[in-house]
This record gives sequence, structure tokens and C-alpha cells, in this order.
Amino acid sequence: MDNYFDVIVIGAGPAGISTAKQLSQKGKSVLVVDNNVANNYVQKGSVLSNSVLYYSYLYDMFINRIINFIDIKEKDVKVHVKKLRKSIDTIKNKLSKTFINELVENNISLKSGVAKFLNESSILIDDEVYEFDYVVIATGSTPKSLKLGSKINYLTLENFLNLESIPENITIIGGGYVGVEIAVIFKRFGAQVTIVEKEDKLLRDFDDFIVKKFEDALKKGGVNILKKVVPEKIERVGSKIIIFLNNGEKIETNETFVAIGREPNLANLDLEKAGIRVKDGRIKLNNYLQTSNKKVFVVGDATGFNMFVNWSYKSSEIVVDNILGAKRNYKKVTIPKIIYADPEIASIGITEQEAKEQKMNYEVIKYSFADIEKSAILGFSKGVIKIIYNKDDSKIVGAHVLGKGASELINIFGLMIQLKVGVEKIKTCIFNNPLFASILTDLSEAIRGKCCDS
Ligand SMILES: Cc1cc2nc3c(=O)[nH]c(=O)nc-3n(C[C@H](O)[C@H](O)[C@H](O)COP(=O)(O)OP(=O)(O)OC[C@H]3O[C@@H](n4cnc5c(N)ncnc54)[C@H](O)[C@@H]3O)c2cc1C
Ligand SMILES: NC(=O)c1ccc[n+]([C@@H]2O[C@H](COP(=O)([O-])OP(=O)(O)OC[C@H]3O[C@@H](n4cnc5c(N)ncnc54)[C@H](O)[C@@H]3O)[C@@H](O)[C@H]2O)c1
Repeated sequence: MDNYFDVIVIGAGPAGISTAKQLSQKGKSVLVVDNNVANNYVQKGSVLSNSVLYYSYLYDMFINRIINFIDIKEKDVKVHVKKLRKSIDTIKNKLSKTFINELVENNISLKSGVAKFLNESSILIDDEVYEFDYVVIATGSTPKSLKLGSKINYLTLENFLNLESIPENITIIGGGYVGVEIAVIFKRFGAQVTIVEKEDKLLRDFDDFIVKKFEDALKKGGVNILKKVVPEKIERVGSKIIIFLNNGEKIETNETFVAIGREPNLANLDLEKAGIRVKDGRIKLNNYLQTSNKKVFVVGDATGFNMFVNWSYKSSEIVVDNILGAKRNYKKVTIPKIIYADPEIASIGITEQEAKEQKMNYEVIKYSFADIEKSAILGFSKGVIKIIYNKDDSKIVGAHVLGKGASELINIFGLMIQLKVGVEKIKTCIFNNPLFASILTDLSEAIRGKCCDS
């Protein structure tokens, strides 16, 4: 039958593509359907924001370092948003083509269209019926909207590169992953930035001590941070936007960017027709990432948690194994989390708050780094590493790094945690210089001073 596949994957983001490739390599017939293939669909969030972060970093370096030794005036340098958009489109085009080629090379069928369930064993793709043994839902996530009934066109990830120019000032609602990365982008591009955050700290996933240092660094760099407040009303007055906060204060701003979280993209899937149960906007899943319809699994952002590309890949691997008959439990996975801001934050394993809650017999090693060769060369100085280890067996259970190079350094700790290596092993290794990893040579001295005399 033409319209039968062993597995139909809905969504061609990193989670869907990875699932499809692995299944096809195991001999399954696979169809991938995506409603956005023609539109440069690839990894919208990660690729877009990391590309702009990189360009903003170059701009910042140019203004603050390079201009100091070449003969050009700062007033001659400005961001050309249209050209920036073009550069980013080129990156997205290239990656989209690469991913589509990978599907072709792996004999995977790709169909453009919107998929929805017809019943427990068939789906509709733009009015055509397809049958399957299994479906993998990889439909990603969408941003939550600010429900204030205002007619303002807020900036979002999807539209902020349509700006004509960098605004003089911008207010970002939400101080999570997107909020702080967008704050750094606009700050580097020269805007005045305010973050409005509902909770009493930014980046609630991260260790309190690290977040406090991060907030201090942002404030020192000129970012205005308002915590424990939410907007109640937003109005446009002439060319300005006025944000009325629930503490009675108001903010006058040129643009407002909304980043208050994301939710699984389950719209139009008609899940109930396939007997798939949903609670509070999330598909109900067992430990194997399987829905209440045993033929249907979920991967990536559509699971509603761990919304990172690394989870897209890890969840795909787990689901592929489970479709092939294994019983892999997704709860045994440790996910590194990174904020590509200025300074970077990277974290893996548990925070000190969590160690306390778990009543663990833990110890903390903190190491501040400044003026290592690599940092001095690149012009960044301060950073901090915080390691939490279990005193009962000396195994590292959490590592939190703030500073330039954090996003690379964390992978070393990630390996140690995942391979269950004792903290004392750091001092038995040799690291190269000048690299950010050289910090680990100094860290081993801190470890020697603190624990594990062997
Ligand atoms: C601003 C931002 C920055 C980020 N930065 C990072 C980062 O630095 N590192 C990191 O690890 N993660 C980052 N992320 C998260 C990362 O982008 C996501 O975790 C990842 O893209 C999720 O992949 P996915 O395959 O689950 O979903 P997606 O990439 O969203 O793909 C889902 C696909 O499904 C399609 N689809 C949806 N419904 C249907 C339907 N009914 N029929 C057919 N097709 C459908 C969509 O069009 C889409 O193409 C960032 C996210 C954002 C928003
Ligand atoms: N570097 C990365 O890996 C990266 C980067 C960007 C996004 N992401 C992924 O995308 C997801 C979504 O990011 P996000 O930043 O939109 O969500 P988030 O959940 O990380 O942060 C949302 C923030 O908005 C706050 N908030 C909610 N309602 C508010 C209101 N009315 N007023 C003020 N503040 C409010 C929340 O308290 C929270 O701090 C992340 O959880 C992450 O998984 C990852």
C-alpha cells in the first residue's frame, strides 16, 4: 500500500529528523511530514538566536576592542538589520538543505503538509489518509502569549529581525532562557535594556549563587532588571509603548519583546481521535515517552520539558530503542543546560538547593577564576565554578560554571557526572594551555585544598 509506513514522524525539527534517520537505518520505512519544510524551517530557535548572538558578539568586540587599535570612528559603525537578516537566512537555508539531503540519503520520504490524527492507526495529511505501525510526534513548541488584550505588536523570535533598526530602548517580558539571551543581543547592539521578571530571580533552572553573580554582571553591564513584577496593561502612546506594572510603576519603551515560556505545539493534531490523553497542555507520557495510545511516542520539545536540542537527540534515541522493543526509561538522563549570554552560564546535574532538598551529604567546591591566559588574551576576566559532590562516595552530582568558556567547560563535568567519576580525579588529569580548560589545572588545587587527600 502506497500510504502505509512502519513509522510516520510528525515534524522535521532536530527531534523528528534524528528519529527518522535512526529508524530508517534500522530498516524501517519512514515518512516525515512537516508543515513548514518550504519555509527555511530548520531549528528556528537555536540556530536563529545563536546566529544573532554571534553577530552581536562580533559587533560588541568591534566596538569595544577592535576599534581601539584600528583607525575608525565608533560613530561610523552601526548595525544594519536587513543585512543581518540576510546573513542569518543564508545560515538557515544552508542547514535546511543539509537536513533535507540527509533525509534523501537515508531513503526517508518527506511530505510537506499538516498532519492530524484520523483514528488510532491512521492520520490525515492535507486530506490524504496514511496508515502506520507507529507515529512519533515531534511537533516542537510555540511561545506562550501574554494575554493582556493589548493590540501592540510585541517582538518575538519570529519577527524581531524585521525591525528597521536597533531601538534606543527595549523591554523584555520574561527573564528565562530567551529573555536573557535577547537582552544580551540588544545590549551588545547598543540598546538600553530592561528585563521584567515575575519571580524573584532570573533563570529559575539555575543555581542561586551562579544566578546572583550573573544578575550582578548584567546590572554592571547596564541592564535594568525588575523582579517580582508582571505587566498588567500595555498601551501604545504615539511612538512609545507604556507598560503598567502590578507594583504601580510604569515603563516607557520603544519596543517590547515577550519571552514568558513555551508550550508543546499540539494544535490541530486531533489527539483525542487517536485516544491520546492530554493534561494541562502536555501529552501524558509513561517512562518510555509513550502516550496512552501505545503506537504513539513523543520526542523533543513536544514532550513539554527539557526544551533543548540535546534532548531532541536523546529523546529520539530513547524512542527509537523503545519502538524497536527496548524499555528505556527517559528519567535516567542528565541534561546539560547553557545560557549563551554574557557571561555564559552552564550547568549540569543538581543545584545546591536540590542537594539540600534531597538531604544529601554533600560538599561544595567554589573556584573563582580571573586572569587565566585565555581570558586575558580575549579580554574577559571573571568567572566562577561551583562543584557539588556527594561526600559519601566523592562523585560529582552537579557542576555550575559562569564565565567565558562555560559552555565548553561544562562538557568536561558532564562526562564526569555521566561516567560517575570522583571529584579527586580532576587533579590526576593534565589540561592544555592556553584554553578555558586550563582553569581545571587551577581548580585541581582548590580540590586538593578541600578534599580527597589521596
Ligand atoms: C530563542 C530560542 C533559542 C534556543 N536556543 C537553544 C540553544 O542554544 N541550544 C539548545 O539546545 N536549544 C535551544 N533552543 C531550543 C531548541 O530550539 C528546541 O529545543 C528544538 O528546536 C526542538 O526541536 P524539535 O524537533 O522538538 O521541534 P522544532 O524544531 O520546533 O520542530 C518541530 C517541527 O514540527 C512542525 N510541525 C508542527 N506541527 C505540525 C503538524 N501538525 N504537522 C506537520 N508538521 C508540524 C513544525 O513546523 C516544525 O518544523 C532554543 C529555543 C528558542 C526559542
Ligand atoms: N540556550 C538554550 O538552550 C535555550 C535558549 C532559549 C530557549 N531555550 C528553550 O526554550 C524554552 C523557553 O524559553 P523562555 O525563556 O521563553 O521560557 P522560560 O520558561 O525559560 O522563561 C520564562 C520566564 O518568564 C517568566 N514569566 C512568565 N510569565 C511572566 C509574566 N507575565 N511577566 C513576567 N515574567 C513572566 C517566568 O518566570 C520565567 O522566568 C526554555 O525553557 C528552553 O528550554 C533554550
